Amino acid sequence: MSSSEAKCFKRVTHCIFDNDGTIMDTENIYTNAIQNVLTPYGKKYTFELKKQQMGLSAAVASANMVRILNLPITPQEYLAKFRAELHALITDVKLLPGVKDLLLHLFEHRVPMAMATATYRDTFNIKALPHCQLLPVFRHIVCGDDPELKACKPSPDIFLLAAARFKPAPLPECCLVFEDSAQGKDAGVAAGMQVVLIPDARLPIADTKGATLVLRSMADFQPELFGLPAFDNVEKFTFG
Ligand SMILES: O=c1[nH]cc([C@@H]2O[C@H](COP(=O)(O)O)[C@@H](O)[C@H]2O)c(=O)[nH]1
Ligand SMILES: [Mg+2]
Repeated sequence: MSSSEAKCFKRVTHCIFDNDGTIMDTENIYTNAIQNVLTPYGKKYTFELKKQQMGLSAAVASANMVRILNLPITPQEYLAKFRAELHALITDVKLLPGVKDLLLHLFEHRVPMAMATATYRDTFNIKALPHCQLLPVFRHIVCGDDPELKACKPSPDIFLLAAARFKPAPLPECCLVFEDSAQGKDAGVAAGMQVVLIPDARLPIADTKGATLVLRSMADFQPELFGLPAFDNVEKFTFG
């Protein structure tokens, strides 16, 4: 993991968060749902394959899976099986460590925040149900099937769209992206934004290239590094 020392970060005013694997602890659930689809075909969902799929839209990921694993079904059939498995497993998803504290802290300090997730809106709504009280911290949530969205991650579109929907809209360089996937990190960098990457521990270091900062956990994020308000306990510690 790279450290924050000796790196020069630019001040930001807005934050844009990925959801799966960044805010919500859903990536293991995706692995289980996909493995459930693959088991009848005798296939294994390896991390090598998963790391290429994370952050892609369900339609693109489905087409990839059928092609790469040579499955005897159409991408549409795969997508339907995947959605059925997934929707049964995401009724009680948890937040990742440090997420709630950071979101409430930034919200309290009026930092404009948005979410940009590749997930389709109907799937997101199932995950969102147990978190209805927290989600209004986001000014808006852009999903992967948004009618204004042209291309999924690693294209920069979803982050540029999320930035454009703030009123007033900030420049991309004033936005800080939080991501867990290599595809999402590439999308944020292509959008001209700084990217805090909090990857799966199995992601090879080479795949983190381009990230502004790589962390093990959201709980390790220090907002003041990017000109955002520090946590109160850090202020007390620093200034007595
Ligand atoms: O193991 C996987 N994880 C995640 C995805 C895809 O990544 C999306 C989540 O992306 P993001 O974290 O950018 O919201 C999921 O909706 C799904 O389309 C996948 O295909 N396989
Ligand atoms: Mg993600």
